Amino acid sequence: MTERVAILGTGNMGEAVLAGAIGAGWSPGEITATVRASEQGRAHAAAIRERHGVATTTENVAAVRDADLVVVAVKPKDLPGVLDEIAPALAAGAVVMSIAAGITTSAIETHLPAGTPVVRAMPNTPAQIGAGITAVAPGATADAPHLSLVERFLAGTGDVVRVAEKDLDAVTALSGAGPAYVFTVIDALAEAGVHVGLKRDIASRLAEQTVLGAARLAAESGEHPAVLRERVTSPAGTTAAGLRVLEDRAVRAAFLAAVEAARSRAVELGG
Ligand SMILES: NC(=O)C1=CN([C@@H]2O[C@H](COP(=O)(O)OP(=O)(O)OC[C@H]3O[C@@H](n4cnc5c(N)ncnc54)[C@H](OP(=O)(O)O)[C@@H]3O)[C@@H](O)[C@H]2O)C=CC1
Ligand SMILES: O=C(O)[C@@H]1CCC=N1
Repeated sequence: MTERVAILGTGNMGEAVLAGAIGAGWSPGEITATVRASEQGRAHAAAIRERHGVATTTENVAAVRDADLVVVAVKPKDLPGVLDEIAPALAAGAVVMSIAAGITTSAIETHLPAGTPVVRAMPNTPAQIGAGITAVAPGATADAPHLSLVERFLAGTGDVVRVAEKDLDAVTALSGAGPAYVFTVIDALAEAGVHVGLKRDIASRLAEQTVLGAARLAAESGEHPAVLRERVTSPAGTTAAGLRVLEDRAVRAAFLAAVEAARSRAVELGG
């Protein structure tokens, strides 16, 4: 059976999820992507069609009429309006998946016909190249087949984990926002390399591959990151000198505070 998907609001994250799904073999002919009805939105729609071969429209209502899965990927502030707009047009049995930070499934359900299965998901932008991680949590009336449809759609975007909905704000703060923390680290490392005399292109390549390689080693070796760190750190060596500075500048505490602040903001966005 062919399942049809509507992606409402094809911005940064909507397009990343779209690219991941198509990269994994989901047919462009099964997907409709919507954009804001504005001059800028129409130009963006042409770019989406060009890049991914999917149908695009500014009409959310038309896009959802025959959709089995409706992926709502607008900003949290725009979510209630879009849900109210599409509610009367949803096909019977359609699953609504929201990726909005903070907004609970129960809040979403109040805008939809009673019994509409809702799944909340928190992806991240590496979804675009199939290297993301998404956490999913079902709403009150979403059951196994609904979760399974969502997971099949997300499979091409990378790893998918199920969590309790109460944990989704913490997930948002860690892996949803996390790529931004890591891009900051890559940028800072590359710039530091330039400061100690490396050419910029070499410094960027060293920084990127170091983060990629360290992440793969942590994921694939089965070793705790602390053990892997010890293996880099020779007694009284260069790494120990560098780590000493990170400890003096409270970098670990800064990550803790950053994730706590992001989680608090997710809670605020949920109102
Ligand atoms: N960016 C990320 O890394 C992540 C984001 N998220 C969540 O994803 C959602 C989208 O975020 P992000 O992609 O960054 O935001 P973007 O602003 O890039 O994308 C949202 C898109 O939706 C469009 N839009 C707004 N209203 C409508 C409408 N009524 N009909 C059709 N399209 C509409 C916007 O157009 P316009 O610009 O004209 O308003 C924009 O193109 C948010 O809820 C966020 O919390 C979740 C995980 C990670
Ligand atoms: O910044 C945000 O609110 C969104 C959610 C997670 C990543 N970007």
